[in-house]
Amino acid sequence: MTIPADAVEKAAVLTEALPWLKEFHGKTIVVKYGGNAMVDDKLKQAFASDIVFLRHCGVRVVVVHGGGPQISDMLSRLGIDSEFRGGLRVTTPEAMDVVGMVLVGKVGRELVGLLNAHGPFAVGMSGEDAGLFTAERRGAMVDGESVDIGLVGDVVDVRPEAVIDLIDAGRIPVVSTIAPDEDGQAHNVNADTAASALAVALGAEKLVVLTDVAGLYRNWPDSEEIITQIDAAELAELLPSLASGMVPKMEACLRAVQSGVSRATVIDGRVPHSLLLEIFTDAGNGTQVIPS
Ligand SMILES: Nc1ncnc2c1ncn2[C@@H]1O[C@H](COP(=O)(O)OP(=O)(O)O)[C@@H](O)[C@H]1O
Ligand SMILES: CC(=O)N[C@@H](CCC(=O)OP(=O)(O)O)C(=O)O
Repeated sequence: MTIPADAVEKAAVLTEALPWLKEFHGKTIVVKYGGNAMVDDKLKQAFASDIVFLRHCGVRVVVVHGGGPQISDMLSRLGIDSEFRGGLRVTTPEAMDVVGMVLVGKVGRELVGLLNAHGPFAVGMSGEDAGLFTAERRGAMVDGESVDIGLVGDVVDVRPEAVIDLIDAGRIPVVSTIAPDEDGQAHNVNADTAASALAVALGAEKLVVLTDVAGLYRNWPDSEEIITQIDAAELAELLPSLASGMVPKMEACLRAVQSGVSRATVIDGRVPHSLLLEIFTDAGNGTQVIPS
């Protein structure tokens, strides 16, 4: 019998995964899929197959998705102005309607469809379903001052029971980040912020954030140096110097590791199967945030 030349290599890849399979089997991993990483259909399909792979490995996996570029695109098609302040979208009541339609009705549905091409796993839900999230209106920090940005919320309460029920039933919850305040008014919640709050409430082992850069750059945009690992204290110090989209992302990672999640990792979602590489290989990639 002839053994294909690359068989040994393939076996090595599989055995490298064994310690990670042992570590994560039965554990909860929250994966945040950023709108900027949803570049093309092939990449989205690779993401969906990675998530289903994790589910078949016995990982209790939850997807929280973004959709910032998709919302911006729809707002501009409808002729509605939109701007970001401190990394968060200024959200008028008119824009809020569009945010809900795009996140829940478009991006969320598409991901559910891609996952369910593999079997009846994914169930879409938003922060409004079964009391999942309660939001409180927040401002944005601009030059050290808090400014009003409309219907934008922070997650102040999480009721994860419905998500847990779904995972226990073998499903994959796919969460869109619209959240009502105490009066039922829907708020736009940054998806990194929501993913972090959910990871904490679920007692997740790990939060993985897929974005469109290779990780956290030390002197963005002037250097190529990626921070491979940073602890909470160092990150808290660095946070005020960060720009645009990285602010809510790094705030979210910091909050997660300060509240019981063992690791929060930002990885490059433009690389096919970066999620599998992150979870099941020794190399790791991107930027890992650990508790102090
Ligand atoms: N220090 C930094 N390192 C890496 N990216 C940064 C940094 N500061 C700002 N950014 C910007 O943050 C963006 C990622 O955030 P965002 O656009 O909100 O992505 P996503 O849709 O994945 O949430 C990057 O594309 C980059 O332009
Ligand atoms: C308040 C706020 O900024 N909300 C975001 C929600 C979507 C999001 O976070 O999407 P990404 O993960 O793709 O950036 C927005 O309106 O764009």
